[in-house]
Amino acid sequence: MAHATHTVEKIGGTSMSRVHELRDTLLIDDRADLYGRIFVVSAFGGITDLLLEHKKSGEPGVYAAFASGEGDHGWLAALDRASAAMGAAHRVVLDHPGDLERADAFVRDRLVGAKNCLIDLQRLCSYGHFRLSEHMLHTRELLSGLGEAHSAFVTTLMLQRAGVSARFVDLSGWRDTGEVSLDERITGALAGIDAQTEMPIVTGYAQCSEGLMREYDRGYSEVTFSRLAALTGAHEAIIHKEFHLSSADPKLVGADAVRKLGRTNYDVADQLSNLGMEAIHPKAAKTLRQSGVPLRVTNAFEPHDPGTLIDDQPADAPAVEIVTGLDVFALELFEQDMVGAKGYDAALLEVLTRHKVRIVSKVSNANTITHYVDSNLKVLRRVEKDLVERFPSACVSSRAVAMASAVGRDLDGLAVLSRGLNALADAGLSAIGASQGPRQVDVQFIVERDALSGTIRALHRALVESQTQEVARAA
Ligand SMILES: Nc1ncnc2c1ncn2[C@@H]1O[C@H](COP(=O)(O)OP(=O)(O)O)[C@@H](O)[C@H]1O
Ligand SMILES: N[C@@H](CC(=O)OP(=O)(O)O)C(=O)O
Repeated sequence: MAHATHTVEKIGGTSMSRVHELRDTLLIDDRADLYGRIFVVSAFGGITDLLLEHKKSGEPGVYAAFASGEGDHGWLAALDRASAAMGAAHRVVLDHPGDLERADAFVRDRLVGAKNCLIDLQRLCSYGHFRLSEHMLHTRELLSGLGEAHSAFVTTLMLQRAGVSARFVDLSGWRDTGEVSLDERITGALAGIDAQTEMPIVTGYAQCSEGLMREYDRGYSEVTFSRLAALTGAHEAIIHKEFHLSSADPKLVGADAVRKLGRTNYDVADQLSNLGMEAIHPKAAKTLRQSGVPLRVTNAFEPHDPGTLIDDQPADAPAVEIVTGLDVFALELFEQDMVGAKGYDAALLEVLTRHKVRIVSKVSNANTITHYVDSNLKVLRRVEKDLVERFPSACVSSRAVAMASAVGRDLDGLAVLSRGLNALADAGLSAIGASQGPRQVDVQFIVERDALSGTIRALHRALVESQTQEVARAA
């Protein structure tokens, strides 16, 4: 595709479930510049959970049931549930009988194909030379791609029925034969497409020799989106979400209490990704930043609002921009003999890396190293076992806690740590721990899990809402 003045725009899963509400607003509207936009779409909300496992609860989907090897009934039933959910999702979006028939046929073809593939894989691995474990990543990728292929195909049908020259661009590699890199997959699929006269609807999942899910797991949509924006020389990359990028979760503190960020930078976006509130995946942010493509996060349902521009500029003035948080485990290694000894941290990192445990934050002192990790008890039991074997006289423990964080491009001079702790005390809450780095970008508060929501509300009230009121009074 020639480098033209076009945008690359991602629609996330939560918003995709309401894509029919976006047809006459975000997608078509009465805009003169109907074309000149490439859309990268995620699966309809909840579909990937059914194909893999639930992102929050971990409830098994097809992949998890298949990987558990608990017999065919589990994963076959999960596949039926996913098929039914896909049908339900596109019946909300489409109403023309011909489109519904094509969408049903698409789901049947893909899911029957996936079922046969998994049955063949089981048969292949019944021979000793083939190990199922060696094919699980490919299985995960194949299942994931079904969700994005479905939502992109359905969205294309919806737009074509409305008279738009929409084009289904399937990056999922379904029944593909070649080995291609991500860049080759993208450029090959877009070859011959003129975004100035057509509206490409591209699958957020892309099958490629790198294996996107090996490194990014379910963050693949952001990676495909950012790589496509960089490769095609987009003049802006836009992520459309259910809500504006707000000063806290609107569902938690109330839509009236939050405010749209309007402007922030990639440093803050990286902190948000680290805290599980994904404005954008750090790797995707890096791709856009390095290619000089500005990123905008907007509310899909307010298409005329410019949303929040994310670049790498510093703030005009110090301010707490967002309060968010997540459940973590405090993995603590206490060893009296640690004083003056080396190797504990390196060994800890080696074990955590080997068990693919994501580190959110860490603190240490003379004889204790505590990692705050985004993991689960099953994995942490294995980590603890390895650590005790490595350090027999150490005390190793995991504790379920939560981390709330106040984030901003510049927190200097705001006394966020002390004001935050006072806000918790005023709300009858207490922190198990708290820390702030010298870079003044975030302040982390460790609390009991059942106190996280109250903590975020208290911090948002004290550090954002009061700040907004002060600005209003000064105006
Ligand atoms: N700071 C925040 N700003 C906006 N939404 C947030 C924030 N923190 C959490 N959320 C939650 O994130 C949800 C959207 O998450 P996400 O899956 O990223 O949307 P999408 O699937 O549309 O990309 C919203 O429903 C909202 O409740
Ligand atoms: N659909 C996939 C990938 C994805 O990125 O979704 P979202 O854009 O809603 O985060 C998932 O649910 O994980």
